[in-house]
Amino acid sequence: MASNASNGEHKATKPPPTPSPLRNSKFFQSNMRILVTGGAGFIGSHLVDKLMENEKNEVIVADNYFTGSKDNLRKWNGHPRFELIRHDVTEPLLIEVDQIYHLACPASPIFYKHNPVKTIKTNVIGTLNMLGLAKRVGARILLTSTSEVYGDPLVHPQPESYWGNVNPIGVRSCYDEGKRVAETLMFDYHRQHGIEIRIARIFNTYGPRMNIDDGRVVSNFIAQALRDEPLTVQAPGTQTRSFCYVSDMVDGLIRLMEGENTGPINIGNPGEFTMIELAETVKELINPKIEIKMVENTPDDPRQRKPDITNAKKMLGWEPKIKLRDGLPLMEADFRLRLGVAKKL
Ligand SMILES: NC(=O)c1ccc[n+]([C@@H]2O[C@H](COP(=O)([O-])OP(=O)(O)OC[C@H]3O[C@@H](n4cnc5c(N)ncnc54)[C@H](O)[C@@H]3O)[C@@H](O)[C@H]2O)c1
Ligand SMILES: O=c1ccn([C@@H]2O[C@H](COP(=O)(O)OP(=O)(O)O[C@H]3OC[C@@H](O)[C@H](O)[C@H]3O)[C@@H](O)[C@H]2O)c(=O)[nH]1
Repeated sequence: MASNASNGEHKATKPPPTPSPLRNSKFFQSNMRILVTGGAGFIGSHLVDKLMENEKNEVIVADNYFTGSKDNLRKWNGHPRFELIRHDVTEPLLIEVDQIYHLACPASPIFYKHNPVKTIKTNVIGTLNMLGLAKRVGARILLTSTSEVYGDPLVHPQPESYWGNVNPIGVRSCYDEGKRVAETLMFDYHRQHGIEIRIARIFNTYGPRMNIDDGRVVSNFIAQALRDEPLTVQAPGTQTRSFCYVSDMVDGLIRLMEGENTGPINIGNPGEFTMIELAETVKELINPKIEIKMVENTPDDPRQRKPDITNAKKMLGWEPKIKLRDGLPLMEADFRLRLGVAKKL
């Protein structure tokens, strides 16, 4: 059947598997049961907060706590509509759910490169397991893919129709090639088994609850500025990224899950900054006395990255609201609390 990658509408060859009979029950209105894999992590825990606001939702988190923490979910501990399971997605999970937000995967380069074989297993076997679950129970599944599928992009900004420029044997491949295979699996299950899929290509996201020593650039710079340490710009510093505040990201993910388009759809903030500009902004806003230091970079670092969000605007009615200059102080406040560094008056 027809498939149109540019407008996010892909037709399955089979009808979707039937959901639980309770969904259509006339006498018992069940809650929507939602699984969030990786829900103890940065984006996942914000997503859980938003999903829990809806009293019709029951949220189950499955996480192995590699980069996430129970602390991120402590406010939901003991809540009757919330459940937290220590589970590694490389193992099958047998539960009954209606929707799956599949986020489980380390996202910061220092963590995903730490155990690359585990990272690729998480992306490939983990996604297979979650698709198997979706197939068994007739659930809709959303994968958080990444802008890294575009590799070191030769097209700028990146539309979803761009196939990317990825090194298949580099040190980042466990993550970027892993996510590319995960996208392939999603579409194969969709075409072959009729599974309802959604794919978000997430661009760099920042906000409260990022691990303080996460290693990603925004968390590094804010922690360094608060600790009076030099901001470490990795050479050449002219490489660009586009930073999306986490509440905007969560809004985009929920719209994608609830809408009619499979994606892949870019979700990110098109405001583009060089790493030198980012360091200068953090310095100006948080600690004007701080030094900016150039340090060595890591292999295959993408030189430019900026989402084309035409599809997200058109299909999801979504665009980001929070500018970098407004989001950084919100993250600073959270880091000050966690680091115990008060603001000087
Ligand atoms: N934050 C970003 O800028 C960004 C950009 C693109 C894509 N993404 C994607 O979004 C998702 C969430 O990213 P994040 O920034 O919140 O990262 P994160 O590292 O804070 O969260 C990932 C979560 O997944 C869990 N996890 C890892 N491996 C697992 C496994 N095998 N089984 C079960 N749980 C596992 C971790 O413990 C953690 O709680 C990831 O899939 C990531 O690839 C994030
Ligand atoms: O201290 C630092 C850390 C990083 N950087 C630079 O900042 C840029 C961004 O690096 P990050 O580690 O934050 O993130 P990257 O953009 O490389 O990867 C991210 O991309 C999208 C997601 O899938 C993941 O969250 C992550 O892989 C890179 O150019 C890096 O060289 C610094 O200049 N200084």
